Amino acid sequence: MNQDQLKQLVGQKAVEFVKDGMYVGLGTGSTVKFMVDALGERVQKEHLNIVGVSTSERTAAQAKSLGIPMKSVDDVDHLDLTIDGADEISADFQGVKGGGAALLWEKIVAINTDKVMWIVDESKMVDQLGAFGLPVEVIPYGSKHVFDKMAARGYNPVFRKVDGEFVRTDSNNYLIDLHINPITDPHALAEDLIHMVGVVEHGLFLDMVNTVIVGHENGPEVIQARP
Ligand SMILES: O=C(CO)[C@H](O)[C@H](O)COP(=O)(O)O
Repeated sequence: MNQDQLKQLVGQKAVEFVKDGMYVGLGTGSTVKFMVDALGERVQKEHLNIVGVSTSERTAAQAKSLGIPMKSVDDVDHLDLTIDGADEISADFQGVKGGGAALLWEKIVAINTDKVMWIVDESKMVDQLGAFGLPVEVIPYGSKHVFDKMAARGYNPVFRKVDGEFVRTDSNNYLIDLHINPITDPHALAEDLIHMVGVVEHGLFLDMVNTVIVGHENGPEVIQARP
């Protein structure tokens, strides 16, 4: 099985956990895209009655095109389940997210959700976080100074650009990817980053995930990370 097939496998497995009446957070990324396809199929074929809350404009457009009823996070009291991808998951189930530039909305949706599920192919499971650059969303104004402060701390920052242009998030911010490998104390790093003026949010998703579905050659593995 190639990586895309593993992503599809976990996407299809994840939607088995979606029940009638749920408010469901829909993550962002190539793995989630497969999941949203599978969810759309359940909505159409089984008339599954759910409301989706998206973590990006991209996912919202896909979900709407498949007939999944959608609401904004501000129009719901809470969410029952959020299904999202991840860039890295450590052995103690801490995560790095934001490779797809959606970390801010993803974290807002996740913290307002009863149960958070991450779906990944097995390449994302690591002993320690850090090989994947840690995305940090920053306000454009003053971002050069934030960048310099990160560099001075030895975080090896790189502005995310495509064709020489700054990547903009759905909130119109910039992203700085940090190259710290390994991240030995994610909680201390998270604490430092969130107190830097100009940082909106970082891609460390700590003590947050309840269930992880990992795609292996021989099938999906459902891991209970936290109750
Ligand atoms: O955090 C994310 C987007 O901001 C994605 O969930 C993460 O990048 C994984 O993406 P993919 O499923 O394409 O590997």
